[in-house]
Amino acid sequence: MSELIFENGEEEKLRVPEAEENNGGVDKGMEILNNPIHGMYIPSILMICGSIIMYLVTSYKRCLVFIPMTIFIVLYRFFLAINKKKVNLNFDTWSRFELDDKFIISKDSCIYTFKLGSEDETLNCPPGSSVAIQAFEHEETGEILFELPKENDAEEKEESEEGDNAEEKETQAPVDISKYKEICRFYNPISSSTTKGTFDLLIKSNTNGKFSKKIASNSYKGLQLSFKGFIGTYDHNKCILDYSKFVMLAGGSGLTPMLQVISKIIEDKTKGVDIELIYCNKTKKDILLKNELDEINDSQESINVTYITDDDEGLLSFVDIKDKVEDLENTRFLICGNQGFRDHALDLLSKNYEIDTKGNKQVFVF
Ligand SMILES: Cc1cc2nc3c(=O)[nH]c(=O)nc-3n(C[C@H](O)[C@H](O)[C@H](O)COP(=O)(O)OP(=O)(O)OC[C@H]3O[C@@H](n4cnc5c(N)ncnc54)[C@H](O)[C@@H]3O)c2cc1C
Repeated sequence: MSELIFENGEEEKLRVPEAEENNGGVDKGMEILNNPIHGMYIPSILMICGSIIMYLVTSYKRCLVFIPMTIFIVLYRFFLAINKKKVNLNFDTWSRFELDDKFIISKDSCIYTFKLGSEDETLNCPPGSSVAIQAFEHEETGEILFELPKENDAEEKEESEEGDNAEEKETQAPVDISKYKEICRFYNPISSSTTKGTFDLLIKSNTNGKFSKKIASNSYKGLQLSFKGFIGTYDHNKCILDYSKFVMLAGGSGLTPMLQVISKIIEDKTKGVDIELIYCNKTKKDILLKNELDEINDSQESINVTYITDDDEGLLSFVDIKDKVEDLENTRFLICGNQGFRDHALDLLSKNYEIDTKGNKQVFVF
């Protein structure tokens, strides 16, 4: 059972405090140079003006050589910027991104904002796809680490501690990294795929959950996590061609892939697709991003949001679904939630409609 994880269950903006010691290895002085104004425009103008002034003062033509050099450097940085726009997230290597902010949205859920490599980059996660995050679990104690200490780090630490810190050294056992096994968890980014410089993950935490509990209780600005992606087989472009209506059945944090699809449809101003989102939760307080969903419901003619809560309406029933389906053949069902919710939703569809609930065709389970 989920318990209270964040003390303040109200929606609030939480500025995570700066980590005191660990800044995630990012040199803040260098970071400012990623901004084109500081890293390119200002230095270029200074170089060109300086060259001209030096030439005027000294009449020494060689001073002007800095002008073509500067133009070359500017063009080179433009080339790099164009090629860096999309983050090259792939499934072979881990990419490190640092936590920039977190925003508590309910008693157990938070939106975590991660910084991309530069302010120009975009994550470009396809709708319905997720990213994998790496962590390590100690096989005996169950301790979760987001990063294993490097063996060199341990040796260096030992050397630097010799002499003046002998007492502390005695109490610090070296970390045995062979006892940790890798674990991965998947999350669907909810920020627009074209958001520049950052991306958001909505993570629902559970007191029994290994990763989600650790991140809820142990996250600070500058925390670096390792990501791979993208994961998912949902083909949005095909889906909007083949079906004119999406009935989305989402439970709890299963809202996230639905938000991705809805955002894509709104962003692209997709015509000819109606969406019925049926969002199920235990209680009204558990409904995530209700204000945002209400706004979508009110502002988008083709998108309708219905809330179902166990304590008011009871579990999702076939009547709730049937009400939203006028033309079954042209309706695609998208389902996301925990195992119990998925099984319940699939059961309702397979028992009441003669449709294929296993072939990922008319019914898609994220
Ligand atoms: C493709 C994909 C996309 C996903 N996208 C998201 C997302 O965008 N946001 C998100 O929050 N999660 C998402 N999940 C779930 C997520 O990957 C983790 O499984 C979840 O955070 C629990 O991980 P954990 O290590 O904390 O729990 P585990 O240690 O793996 O679980 C321990 C126990 O706690 C229970 N538990 C853990 N978390 C919950 C919970 N939230 N509700 C009820 N019981 C729970 C489990 O059933 C289990 O019994 C996604 C999963 C998949 C496969």
